[in-house]
Formats: sequence, structure tokens, C-alpha cells
Amino acid sequence: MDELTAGLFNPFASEEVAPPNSSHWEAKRRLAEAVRQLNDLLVSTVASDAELAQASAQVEALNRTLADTPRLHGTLAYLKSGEHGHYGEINHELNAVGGQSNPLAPGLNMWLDGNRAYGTVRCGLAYEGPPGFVHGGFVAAIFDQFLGMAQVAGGQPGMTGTLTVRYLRPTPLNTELKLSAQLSRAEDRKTLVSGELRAGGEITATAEGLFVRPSRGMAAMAEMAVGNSGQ
Ligand SMILES: CCCCC/C=C\C/C=C\C/C=C\C/C=C\CCCC(=O)SCCNC(=O)CCNC(=O)[C@H](O)C(C)(C)COP(=O)(O)OP(=O)(O)OC[C@H]1O[C@@H](n2cnc3c(N)ncnc32)[C@H](O)[C@@H]1OP(=O)(O)O
Repeated sequence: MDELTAGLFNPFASEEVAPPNSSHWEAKRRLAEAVRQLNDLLVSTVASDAELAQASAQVEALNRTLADTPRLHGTLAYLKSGEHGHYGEINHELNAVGGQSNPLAPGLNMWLDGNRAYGTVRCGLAYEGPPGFVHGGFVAAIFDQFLGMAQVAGGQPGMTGTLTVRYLRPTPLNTELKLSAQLSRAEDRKTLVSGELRAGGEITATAEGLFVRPSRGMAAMAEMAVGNSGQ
């Protein structure tokens, strides 16, 4: 285990979503949820042009206010600040697919039970691809994150090397989707995980992920990323 994974807080120990570890994350989760609702409202509202212009001005004003606050660019900066928890906690808040405090993330909840992993997720209207159904790219992203969490049980967490998704049926929007996965193989730096996604008891997609622990280690990979965070 290297610097990123050592002493990892495990937010995936139970079916309950791990609570925020500070008032900062608590406040940010609230804001993230409001922005998720905003996304849903934005794609569904047919308000007048004038109402849309007014809403735009309000959001633009809020953006200017937040742009003037102190900021940390990327999870590594949060980690190095020493004030926002371990990497696992920060990842649990900010990850693009599983982050509770990231409004882009659809609210994926996942937990481990031995070598099996379980999860739930509900994708609102903003995730629409085919009419009434979840965009296939988001289905793949959900599998990437979910299988990526499941591989941690193998003890050698790495990066996604290959992800194969089989789309069996369209995956419905605004429906509780259930995920399950199991470790198929863990050897040296490679971990193979397979999983499925169900809607109303029916499997809509299956996936297999091969995760490779980088030869340089995860921390070295993270150091390579310094400067990529748009500061
Ligand atoms: C992302 C941070 C995660 C932090 C995780 C830790 C703790 C956090 C806790 C909880 C968080 C939960 C989940 C988070 C984890 C994952 C979720 C999302 C993950 C992503 O969203 S991540 C973004 C997409 N991902 C990439 O951006 C990878 C880009 N890529 C590379 O960084 C390199 O390419 C790498 C590292 C893959 C390999 O580089 P390398 O130099 O270490 O590999 P090397 O050549 O030594 O090969 C060794 C053996 O693996 C085989 N092999 C190599 N590459 C393969 C491939 N692609 N497919 C199949 N097999 C492959 C070789 O064939 C050989 O096999 P053999 O030994 O049998 O010959």
C-alpha cells in the first residue's frame, strides 16, 4: 500500500452512505444536492425566455461569488491541505461518479460485503441518452467506479485497464438501479471484477473490469497529475 491507500478510511463498509466527516463536507453535500436538482430542473423546464434569462443571471452571480472564495484545485490539493480528511474521504466527496459532494455524480451508493460489492444509484433526467433511458456512457462510468471500488477487496487497487460493458436492455431513468459485483481474480498487480446492473429485478447491463496497479504505484501516478487541475 502506498501513500494514497495507506490508512484508508473505508466509506464502503455498510449500506448506509458514510456521513460527511466535517461541517465543510456537510455544507457542500447540501449545495451539491441543490445543483443536482438545478440540472434536473434545467433540462425539464419550459419556462419563458425571460424567466430563463433571470435564472441565468442569478446562477452567474452565484458563480462570481464562489469564484472569489478560497479554492483547492483537485483531490490532491485537498489532501495536502491536511484539513479535509484522508484520500478515501476526499474521494468519497469529490469523485466524478461516486462523490457525494460532486453534483455531476448521480448519487451512487456502494458497499462491500466480503468479496462481493453492492450498490444503488438513481439517474435523473439529466442523464438521458435514448428517450427515457440512461445514456450508455453513464452506465459505463457507473460500472467503472463501482467495479473500481469492488477491486479494493482484492488488496491491490489499481486503475482501470480495460472495461467491457454489455448493454442487454435500455436502463431506465428515475428508477432505483441495483448493482452487484464480485472479484473474479486477483494476481500480482491485476484484479478482474465482474458485475451487473438491475432495474426492477431485470438485468439491463453486465460488465467486466480489469484493474492494473501501476508499476510506479498509485502515489507516483497522482504526483504525475500535478498541474492538470486548472489552477
Ligand atoms: C484513480 C485513483 C484510485 C485510487 C484507489 C485507491 C484508493 C481509493 C479507495 C477507494 C476508491 C474506489 C475506487 C477508485 C478506483 C477506481 C475507479 C475509477 C478508475 C478510473 O477511472 S482510472 C482512469 C482510467 N484509467 C487510466 O487512465 C489508466 C491509464 N493507463 C495506465 O496508467 C497504465 O497503462 C496502467 C496503469 C493501466 C498499466 O501501466 P503499467 O506500466 O503499470 O503496466 P505494465 O506494462 O507493467 O503491465 C502490467 C500487466 O498489466 C497488463 N496491462 C497493462 N495495461 C493493461 C490494460 N490497459 N488492459 C489490460 N491489461 C493491461 C500488462 O499486459 C501486464 O500483464 P502481464 O504481467 O500478464 O504481462
